[in-house]
Amino acid sequence: MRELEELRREIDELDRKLLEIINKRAQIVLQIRNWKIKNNYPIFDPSREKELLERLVKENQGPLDEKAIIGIFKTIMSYLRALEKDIEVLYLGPEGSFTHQAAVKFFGEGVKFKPLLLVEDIFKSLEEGSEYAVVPIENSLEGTVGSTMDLLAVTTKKVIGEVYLDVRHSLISSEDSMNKVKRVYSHPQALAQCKRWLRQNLPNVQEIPTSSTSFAAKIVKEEKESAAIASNFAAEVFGLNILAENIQDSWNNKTRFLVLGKDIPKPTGKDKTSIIFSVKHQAGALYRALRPLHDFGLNMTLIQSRPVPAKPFEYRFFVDFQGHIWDEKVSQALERVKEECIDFKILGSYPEANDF
Ligand SMILES: C=C(O[C@@H]1C=C(C(=O)O)C=C[C@H]1O)C(=O)O
Repeated sequence: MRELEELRREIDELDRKLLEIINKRAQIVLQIRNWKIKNNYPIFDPSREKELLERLVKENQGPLDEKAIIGIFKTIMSYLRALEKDIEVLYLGPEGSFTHQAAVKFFGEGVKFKPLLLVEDIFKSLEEGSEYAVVPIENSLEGTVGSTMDLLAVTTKKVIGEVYLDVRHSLISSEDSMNKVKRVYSHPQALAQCKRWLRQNLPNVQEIPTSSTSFAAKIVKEEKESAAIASNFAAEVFGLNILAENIQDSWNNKTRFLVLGKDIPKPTGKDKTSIIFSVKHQAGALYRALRPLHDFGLNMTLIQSRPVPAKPFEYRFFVDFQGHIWDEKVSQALERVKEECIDFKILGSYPEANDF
């Protein structure tokens, strides 16, 4: 007992020091804010935050692991950043959605989150002055999110970051047993991602599509004999029972989200650039537009075509590649790409997520 008391006294002393150090850090953050305002520099600097986390992970001696270091320092930065400025982040809701989780993963918990129910509303709000948003862009099993791509084509905002999230689905319900479940609600992609499990475990249920997994959770909160396919995070948010976990057919189920904002973050040395363009309906036109990426040794990570609205069977292309538009190689390559395109737009350059 004496020993416990002594150890706790040591912890109390260390906490006092930690508190002092965190507040000292906060004072420096406030000085940086003043400098930024004077020099018209963006308050939120994702490149700097990524570099800082990478350095701390490298310097860490344990016993805390990488995940813990990132979680702790992200939370510190997130709350201290809030001293600089109230940051509001829009996300595809409702509360408890995978996009909500992705937004928390990117910005930390110290910002104000605001759910909107349609990707269209998010882009509209960004044009009307909202500063930041998180939207889904592609899923490793289901492919790209068309509505996000179409709106990226016309937005004036920039892609400032990306987030990957492992998608783990659960069957959640206000019932306490799977035997009572007659209807399963979820987003069509989530229903598709759990097809095999549903066939084996609930072959006779009615599957009802919803606009999001968390909206499904909200429905089953009020409805008997039903369940939702959503995350454990959603179960927690809505106070539901988890009837089965990890019911997704594949463990390689990841969703990629894009973070939108106003200012292109500076290069970190490991960045990605997203562009969108259309080419003439001519033999080899797409090949000629992409060739400069090859010529300058730029590694393409995504290519996707989307129909051009109001122009049936004409397409534009979304391309992501590694590199930053401020890199000499990238700017030269893009000059050449542009020459081959009818329309060309840089969507953004941003730190590549290596799971931060
Ligand atoms: C303090 C700064 O502002 C923000 C907060 C950071 C931090 O807490 O370390 C880092 C980057 C910015 O998003 C800064 O730019 O250095």
